[in-house]
Amino acid sequence: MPDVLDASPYDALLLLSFGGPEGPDDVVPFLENVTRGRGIPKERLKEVGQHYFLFGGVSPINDQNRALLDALRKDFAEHGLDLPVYWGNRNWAPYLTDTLREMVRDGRRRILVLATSAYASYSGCRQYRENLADALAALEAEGLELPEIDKLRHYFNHPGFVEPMVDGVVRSLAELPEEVREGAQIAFCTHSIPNSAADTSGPVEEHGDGGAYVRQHLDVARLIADAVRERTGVDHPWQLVYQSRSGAPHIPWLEPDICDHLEERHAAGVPAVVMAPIGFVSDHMEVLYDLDTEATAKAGELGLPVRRSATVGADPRFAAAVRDLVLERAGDERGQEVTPCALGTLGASHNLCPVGCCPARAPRPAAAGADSPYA
Ligand SMILES: CC1=C(CCC(=O)O)c2cc3nc(cc4[nH]c(cc5[nH]c(cc1n2)c(C)c5CCC(=O)O)c(CCC(=O)O)c4C)C(CCC(=O)O)=C3C
Ligand SMILES: [Fe+2]
Repeated sequence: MPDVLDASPYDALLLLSFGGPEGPDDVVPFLENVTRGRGIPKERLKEVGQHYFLFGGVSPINDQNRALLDALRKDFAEHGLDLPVYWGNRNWAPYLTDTLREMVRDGRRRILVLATSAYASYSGCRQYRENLADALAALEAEGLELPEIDKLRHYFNHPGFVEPMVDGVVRSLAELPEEVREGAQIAFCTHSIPNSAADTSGPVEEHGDGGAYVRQHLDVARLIADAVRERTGVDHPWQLVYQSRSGAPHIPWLEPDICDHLEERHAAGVPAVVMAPIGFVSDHMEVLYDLDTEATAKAGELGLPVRRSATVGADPRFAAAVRDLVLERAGDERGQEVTPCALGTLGASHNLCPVGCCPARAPRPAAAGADSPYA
């Protein structure tokens, strides 16, 4: 028997994710959930609906979260961490409010949240905290006793998140035709967000303009590129590029877009590109459509060999990283000295989002942060 690990004061982990459609009839209601009150142009929505229909109306994201749940439960059991793991989504079943109600009925009082976004930003952090506040408000209205909720820190620079992606890039390079391999460049890809959202994505006094979102991605990109150089003995030039832009065209979002980038690299004589989706935790629709379908077709037109490297998904090293993050946070919560595990130059991210961190356009209550009305 392994030693028993102590997650106290926490009595449950909640995997909190985006959710996705599981059949053609789900696509439109799913997109309505995603875009409620967000001002995304109708044309863009129709287009994005087509991305899902191309895959039978099924996003892979729910199955990937089921696989991650299995991996977490297996890892916890094997290491003597007695902590039940639940799963709830922002935009599709199992909905967060239903999961949280089930957790309260199961007697869970101190809940730790793992969001499937590794980086700072409104979309990846505060929006999930708003979802938690909404769910708590719903349970309060039902007369249930509310649990205490904390959210795990951003884990972009945890080795269990970075190392599987290093393997992925090394593998993708090896899959390129030999004659273009050595000259290949790496395009680290992440979700574009409005420039204004990037600028305010982390504590402004700490990160300034450009924000935590871009700085965190640059740190991960550099870590992976360095590790790849060590593994392959080749220095592959790299860039951070963006994908999945939406919103009105006159509002500036982070650039360059991956498709424009491929065109520009090709024109500059680069013989091949590996697209490494470091902004995402699993190979969901943004990866399957925007990179594997759209960007890969663009590369085909150009005659530019490309490969897309794997996300962490349910890699056992990622599950182990989550265990480590849970124990780190639990120890900290018990007042113990803990040394947070983080690679790169930025250090471990804050445990508690400070007041006003990654703000929304219109302020709304957000749980699990210094400005939570439920603290
Ligand atoms: C930073 C970020 C992440 C990464 C962090 C995280 O993972 O949270 C992410 C993930 C995801 N985004 C996803 C899907 C969508 N995102 C949309 C819209 C938007 N995303 C934004 C940002 C992000 N998004 C933003 C600023 C918008 C504009 C509207 C708004 O301000 O909210 C739209 C609407 C249509 C469109 O415009 O594309 C859809 C359908 C899926 C599910 C994929 C699947 O089904 O497999 C996932 C994992
Ligand atoms: Fe998105």
